Amino acid sequence: MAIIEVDGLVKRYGEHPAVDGVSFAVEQGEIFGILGPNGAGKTTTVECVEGLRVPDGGVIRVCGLDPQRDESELRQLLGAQLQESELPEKLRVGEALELHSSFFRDPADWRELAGLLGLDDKLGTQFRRLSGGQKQRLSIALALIGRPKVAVLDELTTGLDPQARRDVWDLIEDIRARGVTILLVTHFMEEAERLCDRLAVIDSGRVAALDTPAGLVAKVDDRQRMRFRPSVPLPDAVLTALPEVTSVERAGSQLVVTGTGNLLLAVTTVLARHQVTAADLRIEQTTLDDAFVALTGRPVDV
Ligand SMILES: Nc1ncnc2c1ncn2[C@@H]1O[C@H](COP(=O)(O)OP(=O)(O)OP(=O)(O)O)[C@@H](O)[C@H]1O
Repeated sequence: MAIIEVDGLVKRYGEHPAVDGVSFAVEQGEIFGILGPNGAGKTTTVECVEGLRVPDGGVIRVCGLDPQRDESELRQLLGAQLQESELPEKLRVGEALELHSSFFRDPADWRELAGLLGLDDKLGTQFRRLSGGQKQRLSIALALIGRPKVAVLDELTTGLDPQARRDVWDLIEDIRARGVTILLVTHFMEEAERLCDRLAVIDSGRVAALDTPAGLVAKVDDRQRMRFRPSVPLPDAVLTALPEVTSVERAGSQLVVTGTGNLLLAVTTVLARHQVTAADLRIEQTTLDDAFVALTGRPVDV
């Protein structure tokens, strides 16, 4: 069952349509990603879902509620990350958690949540003294404090170092395992690939593609390339006879075999049959980055 439904969403700033007919549905328990270049309309879309912006057209339902009409009811079911600027510098971590838990009918135990997010030894620390990763974890804790059914996380790991970023990803997977549906806005391909069950690629206010990360890649190009040095010379025809192989090229002593389907199995089987071993074997596949460029015509901005 869809827990978030967005149908034909339009949002204009003046004459400019920032979101121009966006539709998608997020199933309960999914991590659904919104990926797109700067200014594509990602934040505007999720702010309409959160009820923070009034759409100019289209229909949104979150847990069956209209974010505008049923705003106070939705606030109990939807957790949103606060922006850094929304927290007073001198507020201590424990105070922030306690204060925010008072906004909800059935809040999580904020001390337990602080433990889950690795903030239990920071409860007395002022917000301004936290590292980037700790601030990010606090903003996730605040998004979860009301035991939401849906959490909206925007630019979750921007500005974090690679280790802190991976820690936050582990955390998001834990949160999903607890049954929370997650709508995630991201710039990072690795994050999208690692976390998201499905992704909507948004470009110029429209959905350019919507699929699983692997499905997006396959849509663009499912070719793979194998490079290796055969232990003994091998006639090209042995490989080109395979239905999986589309071309064989030579680069010095290396063979470069391009193909589709289960290319690796087909090629290694035929090599074994000819008692040929493959040294320095490398496999190259289309990545989500490649798919993004093909879909939007530009590389993702970092
Ligand atoms: N309050 C506003 N008033 C006028 N224009 C706005 C406003 N907010 C956003 N825009 C414009 O709407 C478009 C979409 O912005 P939005 O922030 O939704 O994009 P985004 O995909 O989230 O971008 P980014 O990744 O840079 O955050 C951009 O052209 C932006 O300049």
